[in-house]
Amino acid sequence: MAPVVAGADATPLNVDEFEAYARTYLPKKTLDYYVSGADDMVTLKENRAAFTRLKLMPRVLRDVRHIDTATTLLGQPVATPVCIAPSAMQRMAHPDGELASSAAAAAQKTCFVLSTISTTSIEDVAASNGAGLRWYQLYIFKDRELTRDLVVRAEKAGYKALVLTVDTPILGSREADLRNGFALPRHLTMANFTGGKHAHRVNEVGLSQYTKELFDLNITWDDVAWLKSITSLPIVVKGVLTPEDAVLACDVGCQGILVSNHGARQLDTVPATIEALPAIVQAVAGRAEVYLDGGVRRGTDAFKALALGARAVFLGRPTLWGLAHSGQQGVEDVLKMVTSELAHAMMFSATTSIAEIGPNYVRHEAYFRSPSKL
Ligand SMILES: Cc1cc2nc3c(=O)[nH]c(=O)nc-3n(C[C@H](O)[C@H](O)[C@H](O)COP(=O)(O)O)c2cc1C
Ligand SMILES: CC(C)CC(=O)C(=O)O
Repeated sequence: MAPVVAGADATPLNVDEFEAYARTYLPKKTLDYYVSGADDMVTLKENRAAFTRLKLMPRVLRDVRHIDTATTLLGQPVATPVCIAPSAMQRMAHPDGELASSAAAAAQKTCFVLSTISTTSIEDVAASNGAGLRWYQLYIFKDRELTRDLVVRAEKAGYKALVLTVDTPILGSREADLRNGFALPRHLTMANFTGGKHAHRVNEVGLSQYTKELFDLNITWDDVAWLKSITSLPIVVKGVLTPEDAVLACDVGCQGILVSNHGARQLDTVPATIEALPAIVQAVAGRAEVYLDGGVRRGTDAFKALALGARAVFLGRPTLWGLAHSGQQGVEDVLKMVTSELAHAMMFSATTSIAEIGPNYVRHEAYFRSPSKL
């Protein structure tokens, strides 16, 4: 019998099949920008492999008729802890870009994080996201007035938190992009900066040069304090990988910590986020909410992150693959798939609410080799 394989027009059944579709469909420069990690992409592989090294430890014989994936993020209700991470320049994946992904998040009652480097403006995304939960991802520019202006716009447009990305003083070295001379295609704009002095530069000089020119190398915890002084929005710090920095983030008053290695696109050979998570959760000790992104492709990955103390997980590339496949519908399908896989993992593990998913439900594979030593 012929093997069953998903062809280009088969409906994807999982995130990997969405990715396979995107790989055949997207122009090479766009695909390379989306898929790449930094340098040798060691961490890119690790983000996936580390999930595989964790084994689930399901309980049985409890009532699993009602599985509830609902939770809250900084006090705001969501139907699922599977959310959308900020990713730049989404109109390269589909003409509707960020409008489609933010509308998909609203339809699935989850959180959408808009990138500063978006191809749709803060205000237009707010309109398409409507009553949905939206957060705004911020890069601090050398030009602090420009930065302040972005914060004010996000506040006015109903974003409920600022996600401050702290792992990007410069752009990581993604070698395919260097080879391709990757830049934002000319028909698209950096929608938050049109008309101003920075308009269109990224089409001309490419991302790496753009970040070199505009991002500030001198960003410290004092700038987080400055940010707090100019906004009443809660601040989530994105890109923390050590317990030491997690504690500093709490000390300066951040309400959320997103454990992230930027999808392995910045410093290569840092640990997988799922391996960095437990020490951070322990150090934070409930002073802030802790979230995770990086390599989440299945509901079982989400379950493992929740078990180890994450309050929610954020998908980066998977929603880009959904977007490339079929716009808003594709993004919704990705969110639904991973959420439904999470609900299955909960049912199989006899955990009916998010709060019940604790550390007893996972064990590192090393345990099974020498249980007595662990
Ligand atoms: C194409 C692409 C663009 C990204 N752009 C941003 C960005 O503008 N700001 C940011 O904080 N993170 C950005 N990220 C990182 C994501 O927010 C997230 O940390 C990462 O993609 C999660 O890993 P995953 O792709 O394995 O799910 C980007 C990631 C990708 C793949
Ligand atoms: C302009 C960039 C910093 C966008 C980004 O975060 C990325 O490409 O990973």
